Amino acid sequence: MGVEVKVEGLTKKFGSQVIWSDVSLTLPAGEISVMLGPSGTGKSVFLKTVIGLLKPNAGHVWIEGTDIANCSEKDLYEIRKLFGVLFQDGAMFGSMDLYDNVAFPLREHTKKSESEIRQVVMDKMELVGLTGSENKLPGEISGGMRKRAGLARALVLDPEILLIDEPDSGLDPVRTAYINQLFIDLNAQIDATFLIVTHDINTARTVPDNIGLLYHKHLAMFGPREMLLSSTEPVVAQFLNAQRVGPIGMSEEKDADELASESGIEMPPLPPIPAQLDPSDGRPRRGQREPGKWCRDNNVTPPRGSFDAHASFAGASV
Ligand SMILES: Nc1ncnc2c1ncn2[C@@H]1O[C@H](COP(=O)(O)OP(=O)(O)OP(=O)(O)O)[C@@H](O)[C@H]1O
Repeated sequence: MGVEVKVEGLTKKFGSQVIWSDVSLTLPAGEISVMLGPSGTGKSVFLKTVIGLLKPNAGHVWIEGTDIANCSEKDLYEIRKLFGVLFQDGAMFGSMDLYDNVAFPLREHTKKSESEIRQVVMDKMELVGLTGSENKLPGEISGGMRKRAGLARALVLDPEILLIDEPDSGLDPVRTAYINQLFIDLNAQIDATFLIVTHDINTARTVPDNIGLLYHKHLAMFGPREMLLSSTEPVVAQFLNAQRVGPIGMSEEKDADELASESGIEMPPLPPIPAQLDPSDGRPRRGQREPGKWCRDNNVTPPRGSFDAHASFAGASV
């Protein structure tokens, strides 16, 4: 389970507005990758391009030998069956209860009988901790429950690739911590390739195997979590440590005056790299690496105190 997604030279424009250009990266099969970036840098557009809902102006998205950026509608329809998507608000049908919402893709895309559907729906509801809430309407439950219901629906067709858009939006830090642990546990269990778009620095620091950062119409960096968390590249260090000092301003890039006013102010030292979340039942994940391995293999000295089980980061969402 879990397939590789290879993005090559991807460019997306709306009219003359370039959203990002020449984005190349590989989402390794079965690993969790997070895409970060300031508001409006095109993270959601990237997600929609990866699943073929938006056509890029140039470039390729290779999945199992098919370039979904340039293939026929028929091939795209087939490849889409590999995907599960969790949209920001859960994208539930308001008039259907959770059971019918979660059952919807099975009724639309499979020939399963109602008793087979029941088995899958109840299984996925249990997986996301919603057993007993099947008959509730989306309007009757909390935002966190709606997201979990959206996740159950994204899972019913056993996806090889799971795309998740801002799972933490509208959630308090405790609910965010629960959903993050759920992603790790799910990844260990289903071994799908995960791409999570988020603003939450704590999520980016503790959940993924790989991190990408979209900034100023390009992909600033993409690579293993430890590579980005130990990077002193100003944009990456500023964003991943939620600092005001650095090239990113209130509205994207700082102008020359703003940057000049910061000359002489040093960026604070990088905080320790926290331990990555482990699956709750100890089951190994494909993308899991020994803490510090990337740094050791690449002769990078991690920030002091890194990988200490108690190292924490007090950063907030940005
Ligand atoms: N269908 C569309 N037509 C025209 N412009 C669009 C369309 N979809 C998105 N955009 C523009 O693309 C840019 C990037 O939007 P996107 O929602 O991907 O940003 P984002 O990084 O996900 O932002 P946020 O973090 O605030 O959710 C925005 O300027 C947006 O207005």
